[in-house]
Amino acid sequence: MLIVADENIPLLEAFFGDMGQIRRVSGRTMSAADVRDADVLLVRSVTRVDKALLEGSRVRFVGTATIGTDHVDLAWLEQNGIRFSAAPGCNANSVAEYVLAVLSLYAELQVMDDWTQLSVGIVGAGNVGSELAEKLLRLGFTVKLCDPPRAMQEPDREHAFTSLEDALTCDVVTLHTPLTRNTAHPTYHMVDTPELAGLTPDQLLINAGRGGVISNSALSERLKQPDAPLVALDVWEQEPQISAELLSQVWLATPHIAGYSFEGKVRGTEMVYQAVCQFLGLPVRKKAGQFLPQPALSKAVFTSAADEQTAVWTALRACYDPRSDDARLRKVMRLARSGEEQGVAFDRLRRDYPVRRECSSLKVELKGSSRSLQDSFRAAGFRLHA
Ligand SMILES: NC(=O)c1ccc[n+]([C@@H]2O[C@H](COP(=O)([O-])OP(=O)(O)OC[C@H]3O[C@@H](n4cnc5c(N)ncnc54)[C@H](O)[C@@H]3O)[C@@H](O)[C@H]2O)c1
Ligand SMILES: O=C(O)[C@H](O)[C@H](O)COP(=O)(O)O
Repeated sequence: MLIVADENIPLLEAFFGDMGQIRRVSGRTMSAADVRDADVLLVRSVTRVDKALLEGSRVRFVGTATIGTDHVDLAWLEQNGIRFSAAPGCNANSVAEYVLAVLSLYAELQVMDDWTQLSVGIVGAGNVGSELAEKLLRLGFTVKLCDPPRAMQEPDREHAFTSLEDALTCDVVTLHTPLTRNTAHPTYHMVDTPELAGLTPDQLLINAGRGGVISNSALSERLKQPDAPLVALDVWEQEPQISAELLSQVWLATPHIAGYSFEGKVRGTEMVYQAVCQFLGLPVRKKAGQFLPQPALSKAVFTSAADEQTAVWTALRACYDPRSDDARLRKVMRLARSGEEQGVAFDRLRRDYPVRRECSSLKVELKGSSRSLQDSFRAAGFRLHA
């Protein structure tokens, strides 16, 4: 059996090495010739999987080690009897941790004594949005959820959801929807000139869903105005060739890595492995946990002198500080000499991404601390030392 796989899928050999031959190819440039003789195709989000790639090939199973599926023509696969599987929720916790870290930086910038005073509008309350909402509510934030498809599917819980218009009035608005065009509630350019016009300089807009959910040209125009909101973008239109102008305008810029915790990536591979096993009728013998290395930082100790908010922020940023990704992205974009080189640099940052561990990898010891501090650490996802 031949498995053709994106070379950026971690632990390919460990999970699939005993199933057949593996051919690793660049996901961005994968072509019909690369996959023609494959039985199984494993991709990430940068490969367009459609008729042009697969027609006439031997591929019978396609797996994507990602949450998003907008790069896959699901209808064409179904019409052609090709089994498909994604990795729903695999990196949801990673994205939620990215948002928490961004919120901590934003609250620090606003010189807030209590970051939980921020209201947060979460647009898209699926795996990512729900994970984030749970953490925020446990930490004591005010949260509003906007998810019209869920509001329709769950009429008895309709009051649990708010409109986009209302979500956009929160101090922080964070987008976690898929990119869709032909649905009852399409998200393509869901945030466009009118939505951006209503935002104020006291608000923060985060996009960690897909770039096209915000009109990037409208955003760039809005950011030229003196009363513009602050913006944190992890996802961009036209990745990897993102707008250099928009990059220079946003407060925090990262190269689509919100979901790039090591745990999130390995869970993605594990979920696709499980689906391939089921497709081939093989037993599931391997687990992601087997392959997680020791974290570089395994324990943090806070004494009773620790201020609650500073302690949680310190631990959060010890695991992940988005400012490093922001600095790296701005540097490579500055050094590149053309749009093409910038695209290559954007992809290279993602390919060579450092190992980033989730908060659960850090054991926190709190000496003489209050119950409320313990609760905050648990809410953020840390393990507490007994
Ligand atoms: N930046 C990253 O690294 C990263 C990582 C993971 C996922 N993502 C993106 O985030 C998206 C969401 O991930 P998820 O795991 O929560 O997916 P999910 O499918 O579990 O949830 C998506 C939610 O969005 C809702 N939704 C759909 N249309 C909407 C609309 N018009 N308005 C508001 N809500 C709407 C759906 O009803 C659903 O509840 C993915 O599709 C992917 O594109 C990005
Ligand atoms: O959809 C997802 O799971 C995320 O956007 C994921 O982090 C994308 O990563 P990529 O496949 O582009 O490496």
